[in-house]
Amino acid sequence: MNAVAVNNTAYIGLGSNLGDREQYLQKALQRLDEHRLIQVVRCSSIYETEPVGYEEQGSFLNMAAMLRTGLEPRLLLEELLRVESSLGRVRQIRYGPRTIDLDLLMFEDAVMDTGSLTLPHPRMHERAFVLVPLMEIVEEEFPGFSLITEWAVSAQGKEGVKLWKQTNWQPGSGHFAN
Ligand SMILES: Nc1ncnc2c1ncn2[C@@H]1O[C@H](COP(=O)(O)OP(=O)(O)OP(=O)(O)O)[C@@H](O)[C@H]1O
Ligand SMILES: Nc1nc2c(c(=O)[nH]1)N=C(CO)CN2
Repeated sequence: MNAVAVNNTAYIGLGSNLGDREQYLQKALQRLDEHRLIQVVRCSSIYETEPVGYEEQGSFLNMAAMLRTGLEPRLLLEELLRVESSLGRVRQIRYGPRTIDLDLLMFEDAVMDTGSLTLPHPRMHERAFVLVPLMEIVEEEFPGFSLITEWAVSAQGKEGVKLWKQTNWQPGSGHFAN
């Protein structure tokens, strides 16, 4: 059998503020990595962040991950939504509490707005809880690198994002090493 090409780069944002938050982040990455057309290549540290948008809820753990994938953007989003549901995500309050939230931030140099998928993610540029972890892992060669750097500068000084834990993702193993 020919090897499947898994060679587009995408960045995702992960967030959790219900239950065992770290476990939800870890499980989501593991489930994505189990897909034959997705490899989780690199992960940021985990940050504890104050809730933005809807403030009457517990603090989040947020992180970002770099994927290589053979899926096109729409199918990758479907996979993110599938993993969210498999981890008990229920949509109730907009911007409200969730076991796991997976956002597709950027996919190569794709710019699109189809109603069900907008790229780059339309609110990432104003969210320090997205930009701080993303800046840790984005590759300089990535098409969106200079844009992300520009956004991160404008988000500087936004409060409520604290380093919570450094991670040690082992590509191919599906988990963090201790
Ligand atoms: N880049 C994207 N990443 C994730 N979802 C997206 C994207 N663009 C559009 N969507 C759509 O947004 C819908 C709602 O997403 P979700 O419920 O996660 O929103 P939210 O987490 O409450 O708010 P936010 O989108 O601001 O993070 C998804 O079903 C999806 O179709
Ligand atoms: N700190 C923080 N706040 C949020 C988050 C999140 O992941 N972290 N996600 C939201 C909906 O996408 C709304 N508010």
